[in-house]
Amino acid sequence: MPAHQHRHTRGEPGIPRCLDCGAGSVSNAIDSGALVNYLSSASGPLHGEIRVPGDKSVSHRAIMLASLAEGRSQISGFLEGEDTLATAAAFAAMGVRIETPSASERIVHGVGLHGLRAPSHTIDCGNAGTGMRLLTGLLAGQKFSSTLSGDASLSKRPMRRVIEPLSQMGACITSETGGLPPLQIDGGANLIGIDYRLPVASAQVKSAILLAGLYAQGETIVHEPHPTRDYTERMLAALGWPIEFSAGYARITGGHRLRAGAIRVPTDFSSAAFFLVAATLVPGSDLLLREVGMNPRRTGLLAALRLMGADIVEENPRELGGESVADLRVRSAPLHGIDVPIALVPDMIDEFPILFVAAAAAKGRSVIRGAAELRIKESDRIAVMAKGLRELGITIEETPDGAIIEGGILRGGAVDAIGDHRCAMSFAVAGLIASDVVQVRDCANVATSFPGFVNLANRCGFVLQLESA
Ligand SMILES: O=C(O)C1=C[C@@H](OP(=O)(O)O)[C@@H](O)[C@H](O)C1
Ligand SMILES: C=C(OP(=O)(O)O)C(=O)O
Repeated sequence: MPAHQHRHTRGEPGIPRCLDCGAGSVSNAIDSGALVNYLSSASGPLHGEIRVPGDKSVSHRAIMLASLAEGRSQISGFLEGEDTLATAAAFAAMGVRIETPSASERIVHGVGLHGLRAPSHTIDCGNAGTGMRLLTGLLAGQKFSSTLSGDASLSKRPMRRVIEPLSQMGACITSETGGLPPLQIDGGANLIGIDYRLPVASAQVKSAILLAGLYAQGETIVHEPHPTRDYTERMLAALGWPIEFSAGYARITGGHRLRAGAIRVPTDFSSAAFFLVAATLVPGSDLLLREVGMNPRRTGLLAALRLMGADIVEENPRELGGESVADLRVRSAPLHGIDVPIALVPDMIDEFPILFVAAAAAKGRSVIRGAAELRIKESDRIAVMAKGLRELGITIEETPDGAIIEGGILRGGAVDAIGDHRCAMSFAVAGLIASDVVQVRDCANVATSFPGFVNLANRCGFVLQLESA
């Protein structure tokens, strides 16, 4: 099927989706089956100027904190992806009025810290680990009880990492065996602050604790083994909540108020990542990515690609709504393998699937270590990428916390993204430099983080088509 025709499907959470124009524009969507494949073929040089959609992490937090603020907040640059739409639907179900003046804007009529109402049904977080873990913290502080569920992938993801610290704060949360969703969160707990050392670097766990801390008596302190993205801390500060934070540390006290305000969401570095690698790998490419979010806790891939020999220039660096952004100019360049520095891992945790593709196309060996968290994302990303790239002729050894990848020539073939959005887009990039067409199976979940990916990719020269499964 040609990529310019719009393809509608229905995914796991039952939210209609459109792979081409974004999930918000699909109220009349037809359910044509959950499985969608990509066909990706060798392309000529990639050219042009593009702007990727809004940041997923910031969009989740913007809806949550604007809902708890007092008064009307205006969110611009909002990501209209399925993950963040599920979060918006959760707050609507708890009585928050959210208007949609345009696809990338939301007006949130905040109800104040204690103004949420009990939802009449289970809250469906869809595919979103961020949505579920942050909501667990926030709901632990409510007077009412609630239940959170997710799709098949989210139902396998570990929630003990949030249940444990929240229980120490006094929350009462019941899970399925093994700490898996659905989660039942009892209302009416009197939370007390804790001083918690995270066993793994996780912005989601840190944020869940801080959101519970808004409702807790006394002070809540989080220490991280490695600094992670600090959007929750920055947004709390911007909306007037007293907070002290630095790399790897955050401290708040409960019982203050959030002021409504304007929240500008930067574009998502994680979405830009696919284009950074694609333009690096396809000879003759020269692509400009406008206004990319450059929070240093997100740009580890840029450092890794530069170590591999990539030619990526930051133009016009500036501040926008309290976040650093820059235009990124990428010209193709030959890559060589590297040992990815472990210190970069948390700053590029979502970029490993596309880094696997860069390493597969590089000269020589790349080694990834210290990234065991990849095994518990939307899929086991080490296993999925290793299997797929082997299918395309690359030699990869999996290790418990990473992989050893021998760069080589990619051939065509069929690979399975098993519903993981980042693996799907990464394999689509692999197809651009493969000797024959690459069929990528099970790509519908790209709409969770990057609605419009296929159209944008085709606009700058990808040869990428949708195929119904
Ligand atoms: O806080 C966030 O918005 C996120 C944190 C990361 O997860 P972990 O906290 O599990 O590392 C990341 O993988 C996810 O895509 C978004
Ligand atoms: C891991 C991811 O997100 P989440 O944990 O929110 O599902 C991701 O987007 O790569």
